[in-house]
Amino acid sequence: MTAADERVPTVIADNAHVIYKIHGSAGGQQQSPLVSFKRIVTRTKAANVREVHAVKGVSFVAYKGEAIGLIGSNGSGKSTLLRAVAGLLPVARGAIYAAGQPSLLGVNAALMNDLPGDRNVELGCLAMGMTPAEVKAKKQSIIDFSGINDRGDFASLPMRTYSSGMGARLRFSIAAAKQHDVLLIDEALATGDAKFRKRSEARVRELRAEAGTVFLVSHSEQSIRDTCERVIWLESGLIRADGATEDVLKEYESFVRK
Ligand SMILES: Nc1ncnc2c1ncn2[C@@H]1O[C@H](COP(=O)(O)OP(=O)(O)OP(=O)(O)O)[C@@H](O)[C@H]1O
Repeated sequence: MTAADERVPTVIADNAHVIYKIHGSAGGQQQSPLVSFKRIVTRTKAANVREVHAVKGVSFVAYKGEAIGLIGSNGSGKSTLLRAVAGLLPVARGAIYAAGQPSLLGVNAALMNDLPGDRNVELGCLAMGMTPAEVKAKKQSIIDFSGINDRGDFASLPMRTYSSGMGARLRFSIAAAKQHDVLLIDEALATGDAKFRKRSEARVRELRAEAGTVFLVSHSEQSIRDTCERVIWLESGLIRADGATEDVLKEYESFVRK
């Protein structure tokens, strides 16, 4: 048996399309209930629904142990694709299959602003399925990893008193405390300072070594180079290239320079 035969797929996207429906985008008046009812019964499309076709038929297979960078221009569909892999957005056509429950770690991940950092660590860990005993054992190392206490006892202060970088670091630290089958990271690494970035990149490498699959959306070519050996380049909702990091980055750079 060759090494290629042993590769275990963790995410399969098969011609996946994601379409956002924006209701009330015409800015017109509210429709009367009778008109809406007639529309539902006759199955006609509402006049004021607009669609944004953000991902237009994307196919790839991701394997255990891979770290895959997602790059592309603003609005090319990177975050949308991650959200679809996480199961947070439905695919309109095609399919996405994922092993286990992929966890999306974004700078917008929901933590409670009015609760202190340490309470958020507890709640975040419980939400990821840890037992109270595991949470207790891991809490301090998560706070230490995030570095939020480097300049005083911030862990006991509400998260609204944190800078955006501190919040992002805590979110990353909570999510990275667990071994994920598929970890999806949306720009989170770019928000921390250089020291934290190094630490989080090292953790991404560990997560890979523990045989998970990591997807990283980033505009920082350095982060992508340091963490990923494979890159998928999206442009206008389509895959322009999928391959070894250096090859795809080279192609992307010459596209950006044009
Ligand atoms: N909630 C939404 N409702 C409607 N359209 C959306 C929504 N979120 C994103 N879009 C649209 O989907 C397309 C892809 O957006 P997406 O955020 O996935 O791009 P991105 O590649 O992550 O961009 P960036 O690099 O700027 O973060 C864009 O045209 C955007 O306007």
